[in-house]
Amino acid sequence: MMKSKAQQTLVLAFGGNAITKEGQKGSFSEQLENIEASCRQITGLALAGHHMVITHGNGPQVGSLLIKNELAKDIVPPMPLDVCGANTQGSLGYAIVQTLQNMLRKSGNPRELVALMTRSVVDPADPAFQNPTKPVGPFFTREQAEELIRLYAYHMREDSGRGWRRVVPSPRPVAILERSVIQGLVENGVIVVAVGGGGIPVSDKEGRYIGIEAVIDKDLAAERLAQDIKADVFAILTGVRKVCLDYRKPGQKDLDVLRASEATEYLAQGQFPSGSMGPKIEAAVHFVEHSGNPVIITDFEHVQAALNGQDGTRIIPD
Ligand SMILES: Nc1ncnc2c1ncn2[C@@H]1O[C@H](COP(=O)(O)OP(=O)(O)O)[C@@H](O)[C@H]1O
Ligand SMILES: NC(=O)OP(=O)(O)O
Repeated sequence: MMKSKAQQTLVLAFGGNAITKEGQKGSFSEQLENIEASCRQITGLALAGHHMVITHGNGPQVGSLLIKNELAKDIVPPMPLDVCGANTQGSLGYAIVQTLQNMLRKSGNPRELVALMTRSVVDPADPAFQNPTKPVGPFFTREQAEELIRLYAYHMREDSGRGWRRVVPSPRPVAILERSVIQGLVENGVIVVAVGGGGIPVSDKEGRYIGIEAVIDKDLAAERLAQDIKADVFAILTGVRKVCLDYRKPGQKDLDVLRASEATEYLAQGQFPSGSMGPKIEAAVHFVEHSGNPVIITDFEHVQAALNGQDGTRIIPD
């Protein structure tokens, strides 16, 4: 499928919290309902003819698998965290592809879609292994968190004012192993769901890839891929319409446009917390500085307007 000028190559990244929302237990029907709401907007982008990679988080879902592991460990063997990550790529990729395909078929404009098992190479010496930061699983009260620390020695942290969550190591993605396959599929007009949950963490040990127990930040991994496939726009879809200064404080201010150097400065000032908006801004700055192309950060509802420069926050080079 040839690309016209109005059609762009997009990498869309959306969070696991958009698939299992705060307060939900994360039943498959809840996940499907949330994915349907997200896919309605993605369908609009597909109908406009854009070439697309869809990446998704897995924090809530992979954390739920860890809880199942813990509760069932005397009956069935627990699976390592990299395998739990692979499981979530499969289940979420299935749900996204099936939902989007059904919507496109209904519109009379079918496109080919695939969910691709994707691995991200990490460095086993990454200091992140000594300092777990990636929130996974449900939100707990402080008292529940203290009990989980006592019972299971989990690392637990408060997550952006939303409650306490277990945290696991989150090394940086160094390379996406399946990048060339993804690029080939996208150039041929296939909508690819890839790098789910930031990719399955692996490392190269003496010429053999081995699984590594961690959860990679999907915004950082999606950014890596967006650069690899030379995306025209990297779109980070999350729970807010715009990035703000003084978020949830008196005088909160929406940002329409943010230059890379301003974003870096605000990041250093602590405007964007490390467990939530911080990695998105970091990924955005990296993408605009290395590609010269823009990043948009917005919610699903406003993604089409944001791509037209009429909504959301646009991060641009200096
Ligand atoms: N400065 C900020 N501007 C906008 N949102 C912010 C800011 N700081 C923190 N946030 C919060 O960060 C959230 C995005 O992080 P998170 O929910 O972890 O991402 P994801 O959508 O990838 O799961 C937003 O929905 C918002 O609640
Ligand atoms: N892996 C990851 O970044 O997941 P979330 O987006 O759900 O935090």
